[in-house]
Amino acid sequence: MNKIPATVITGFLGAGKTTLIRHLIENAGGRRIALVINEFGDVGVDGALVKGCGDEACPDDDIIELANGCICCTVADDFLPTMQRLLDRPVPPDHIIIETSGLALPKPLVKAFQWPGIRTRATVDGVVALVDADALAAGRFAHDEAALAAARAADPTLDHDSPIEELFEDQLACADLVLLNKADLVDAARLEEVEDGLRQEIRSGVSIVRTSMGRIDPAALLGIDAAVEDQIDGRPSHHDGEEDHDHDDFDSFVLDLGELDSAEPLLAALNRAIAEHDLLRVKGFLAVRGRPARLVLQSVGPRVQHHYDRAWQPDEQRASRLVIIGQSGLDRNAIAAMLGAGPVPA
Ligand SMILES: Nc1nc2c(ncn2[C@@H]2O[C@H](COP(=O)(O)OP(=O)(O)OP(=O)(O)O)[C@@H](O)[C@H]2O)c(=O)[nH]1
Repeated sequence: MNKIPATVITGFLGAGKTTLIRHLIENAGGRRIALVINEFGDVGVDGALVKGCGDEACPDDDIIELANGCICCTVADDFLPTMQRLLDRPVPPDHIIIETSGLALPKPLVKAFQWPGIRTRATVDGVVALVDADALAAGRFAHDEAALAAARAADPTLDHDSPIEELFEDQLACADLVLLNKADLVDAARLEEVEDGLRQEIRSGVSIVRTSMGRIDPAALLGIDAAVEDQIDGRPSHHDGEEDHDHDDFDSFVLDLGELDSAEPLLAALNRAIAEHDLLRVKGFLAVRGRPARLVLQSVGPRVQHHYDRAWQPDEQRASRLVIIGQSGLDRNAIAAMLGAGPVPA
């Protein structure tokens, strides 16, 4: 029996995974693709944005959202049953694309394909890692040398990278293909330097392709045919040998903001909150009084983007909800107060 190929899309928060997947679906060329989307909070931003493309190559039934934060930690409870159901369908998909959350480790997910009920029916065609060229050029994944030196002076046994750096390295070390995305935001000389740095992190033979808005021919990405589950033990991870890992280094919560009189004050406050609290990622939808369309709001590091995407549907509640993600220790109530929301339950 032919195994159904699955492509794992990994990459740090906001690298452009959802944007890439939309592009893949819109250019699927008749291939029936099922999507498994894993993200933070129950706001369902990624799923809603992909569904928004309304492409017949990917009916809404084929988009499955796992909103538990990190697919790598709940493989047995969430991911395996989801895969079983997909594979058991009377007409299974031609290809499965799995978007992991930006904080997920790809290796435990690939290992799930070694499970008996899965390995005979599906295979990991390839792991694609997206890298945010803009963030990399700004040094957001490099460790802060001064802070690390100070910490080591206080504790000479300290020998680990920052949580962001470790995650970044794990995602790259697992990749069969690396997309250096957001190439449009970085000049050619800097892009060259960024690419040279990336080569130190990836396995030999892995290509780096520069992309903007995830625009790449699906043929270059689907059909790598790497059977990654058979060789995953050879791909190093900072978490090798650990029974379990956790994501205590990061924190996320959802803010409910109701309907807004105007978006501008919130946008201004958000810029301040990102800078003061070093927020990694904010995304969600806003309902603005008098506006029939919903406002999509996204920030990746300091870069905030927003646009009205489509009208609120009659069966949808007009409400503003944002997922906020940062490193652990976020002062949730201070952030909520800045953005005009009430206290956030712990
Ligand atoms: N300028 C530019 N913006 C991009 C590019 N790719 C994505 N973006 C923007 O970056 C933001 C994040 O993109 P997403 O596709 O949601 O990123 P993601 O990796 O799915 O994010 P998470 O699932 O939250 O980790 C959005 O505002 C996109 O419009 C690109 O190549 N160039």
